[in-house]
Amino acid sequence: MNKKIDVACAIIEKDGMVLAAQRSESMSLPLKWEFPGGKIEPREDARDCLERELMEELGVGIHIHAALSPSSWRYPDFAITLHPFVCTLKPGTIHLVEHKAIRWIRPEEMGRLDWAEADGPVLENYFRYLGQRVD
Ligand SMILES: Nc1nc2c([nH]c(=O)n2[C@@H]2O[C@H](COP(=O)(O)OP(=O)(O)OP(=O)(O)O)[C@@H](O)[C@H]2O)c(=O)[nH]1
Repeated sequence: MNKKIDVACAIIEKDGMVLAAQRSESMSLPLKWEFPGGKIEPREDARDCLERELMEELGVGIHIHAALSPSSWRYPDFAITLHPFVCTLKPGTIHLVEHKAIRWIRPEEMGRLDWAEADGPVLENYFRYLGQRVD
């Protein structure tokens, strides 16, 4: 049976923009855009995982404001459940450790990037959340 992974990912907001991160050539799903985050370790809480991954990948702390519904996707060689969280950054400077690039983009521009396939349902979920949110 193909492997199944659970991944926590951060939809980081700032001034009406959202942070998208591009995977590097050497990673799986090279050059695809994603929300930073990573695999949840056995017995690890998804929020703890996200804080750990963001510190490892971008060198920043986060505030987690909302959990969106998890969504699942089947790639040819593995199945994934993404656990998205809407976040903001704690003060600090982003350092790219693994990613090729990051971009701050407006939600309405997000569809233009070449996202990892599993992120399609996450984007839909996020747009639904934005539609319902009262700021
Ligand atoms: N962080 C993150 N990972 C995603 C997203 N969408 C998506 O399909 N993934 C996949 O989920 C996995 C995340 O695990 P990871 O970040 O710990 O993986 P990695 O590249 O170190 O994994 P690998 O070394 O096993 O390939 C990757 O295979 C990645 O391609 C997303 O929006 N954010």
